[in-house]
Amino acid sequence: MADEAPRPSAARRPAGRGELKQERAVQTRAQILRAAAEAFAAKGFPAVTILDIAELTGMTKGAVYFHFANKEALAAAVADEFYHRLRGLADAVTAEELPPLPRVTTYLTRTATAFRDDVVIQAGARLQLERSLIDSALPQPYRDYTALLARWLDEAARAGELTAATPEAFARVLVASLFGAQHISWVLTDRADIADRIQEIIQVTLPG
Ligand SMILES: CCC[C@@H]1OCC(CO)=C1C(=O)O
Repeated sequence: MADEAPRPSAARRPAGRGELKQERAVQTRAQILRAAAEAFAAKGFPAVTILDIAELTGMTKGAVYFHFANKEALAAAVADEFYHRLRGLADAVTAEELPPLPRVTTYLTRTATAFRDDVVIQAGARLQLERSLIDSALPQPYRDYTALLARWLDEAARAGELTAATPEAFARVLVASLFGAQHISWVLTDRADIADRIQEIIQVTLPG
């Protein structure tokens, strides 16, 4: 058999047409998702049309429908990405191996700035407010965020750092405070002062 160049390993082999096509589909879906988040955050679910999203992305309506069956499927996908990003913030804070109370305050602070800076977070919060208008199974709101804070606050309680209330009650108060503060900040300052508001919540509820 004539000497043949060794077959490149998969790691070195240039991407095939199928892989390039798949990568392009992933990128297109992400582009549509971001445009949907921008539209939902700015106009609200009821007012947004698939044409809006096509125009925001420069795609045809058909291209959008290829990835998402309807507007409800888009809302569900944006909501899922919203919770994925909240979990990602929590994972990053956990990786810093902070003591429990600094872990809680760091997570609250980063969540607040994500509300200010991340349109997917802004869209997720608004979609949950509009959930009764969306014929799609959105995740149950507040549950996971509250349970995570309660787990971390329970560590603080077991270390004797939390005496004012039970971890569960404290977690509910913090989630209500953060959710309320980001909503008030959105209405009054388009979330410009959300970071200051969350610092005030932390200073009042978790002093020292
Ligand atoms: C402040 C943490 C709560 C979080 O922020 C907005 C929102 C939307 O419902 C949330 C959720 O569902 O967990």
